[in-house]
Amino acid sequence: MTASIEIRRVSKRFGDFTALDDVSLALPGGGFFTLLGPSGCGKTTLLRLIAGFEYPTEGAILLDGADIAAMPPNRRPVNTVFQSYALFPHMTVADNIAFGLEMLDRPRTEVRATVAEMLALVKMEALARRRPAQLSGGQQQRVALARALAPKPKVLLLDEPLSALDLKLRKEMQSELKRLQRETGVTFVFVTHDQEEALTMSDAVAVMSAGRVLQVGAPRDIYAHPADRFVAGFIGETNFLEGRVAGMDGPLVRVALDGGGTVTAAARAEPPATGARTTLAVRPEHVALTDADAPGALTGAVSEIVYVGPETHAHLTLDAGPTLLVRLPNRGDGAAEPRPGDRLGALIRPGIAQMLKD
Ligand SMILES: Nc1ncnc2c1ncn2[C@@H]1O[C@H](COP(=O)(O)OP(=O)(O)OP(=O)(O)O)[C@@H](O)[C@H]1O
Repeated sequence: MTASIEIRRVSKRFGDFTALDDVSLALPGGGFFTLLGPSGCGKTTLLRLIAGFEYPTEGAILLDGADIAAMPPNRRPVNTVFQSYALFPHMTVADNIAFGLEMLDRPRTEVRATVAEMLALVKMEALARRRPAQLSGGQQQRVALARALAPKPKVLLLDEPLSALDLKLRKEMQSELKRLQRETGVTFVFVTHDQEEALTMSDAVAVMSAGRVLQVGAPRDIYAHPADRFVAGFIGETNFLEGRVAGMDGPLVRVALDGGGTVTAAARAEPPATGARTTLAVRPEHVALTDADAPGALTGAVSEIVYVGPETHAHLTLDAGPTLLVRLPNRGDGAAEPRPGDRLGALIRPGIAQMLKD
């Protein structure tokens, strides 16, 4: 049971305030789709529109191609899991899972069979007679998921469901959620402001800011080819370099950096005009440190070294002005770490730097 969702030019205003501004999104059925963005960007509002708790000011929402504007929330094949699990404290785990089915007047034998199926799905059979207060946070989350999946919705909306859990449990529940999505085939729409969570869990991510969708794509695309400065800075860490287009090098663009040095970058859709100002984004793990006199290297002095376990972060202040963050993996091979004050070169492989939208 699955459904595709299309958000077609949806805006939502609360009085003068625009919470969603002309948002369009196509979510294919049966995937794990994530809305990612900082607090207040409109993620929850978009979920509430899909659920039917709010109505769009403009635009349409289609489920499997049909407009659902007139469909009340309880008739939509959509269910929601909230951050606060909202379990009924006086009911057992099994009764919590059965509740929604009983409200739908499903026959008792079907309710019993579905509760058993859901308990097995979330691996909570042994705890079926417990009450929520006798469960850990992760177990309560499993019950909330089982309860939401029990009526067999086509779409499950998840509003920051893991944010109350500690880091280790959160990691466990991330893979658990992935498994539940795969096994049920239900379309998951997951909301988070945690970029790492979005990258590790999703088939596709929509990055939002201030009521708009800035970029939609597979995690790899968004990380490797961020469209603009906001996306590049919000997802992972990024170095920004400013300069002017100096010319083309096949499909690549030679950019003369402000203050000196050249980087050959991947172009955006159209070849840019020579002399145009541009910003480049370079991931810290894509910069290699080398000797200061290596051909083509940007030269500078190490200003800071931070050891973080699996890697060391070197800050190289370029003679041209900006400071580059460089990630050096710690392979345990005894390689010497740079030290503050060392003069070194930074190599940025042609095509690895991304030109950003203005
Ligand atoms: N009923 C409402 N009336 C007025 N403003 C609202 C209403 N609901 C949401 N907003 C505003 O719309 C904006 C988007 O809110 P929304 O809850 O969708 O953000 P969010 O991205 O989910 O943020 P968070 O991660 O903090 O939950 C916020 O500025 C919020 O204050």
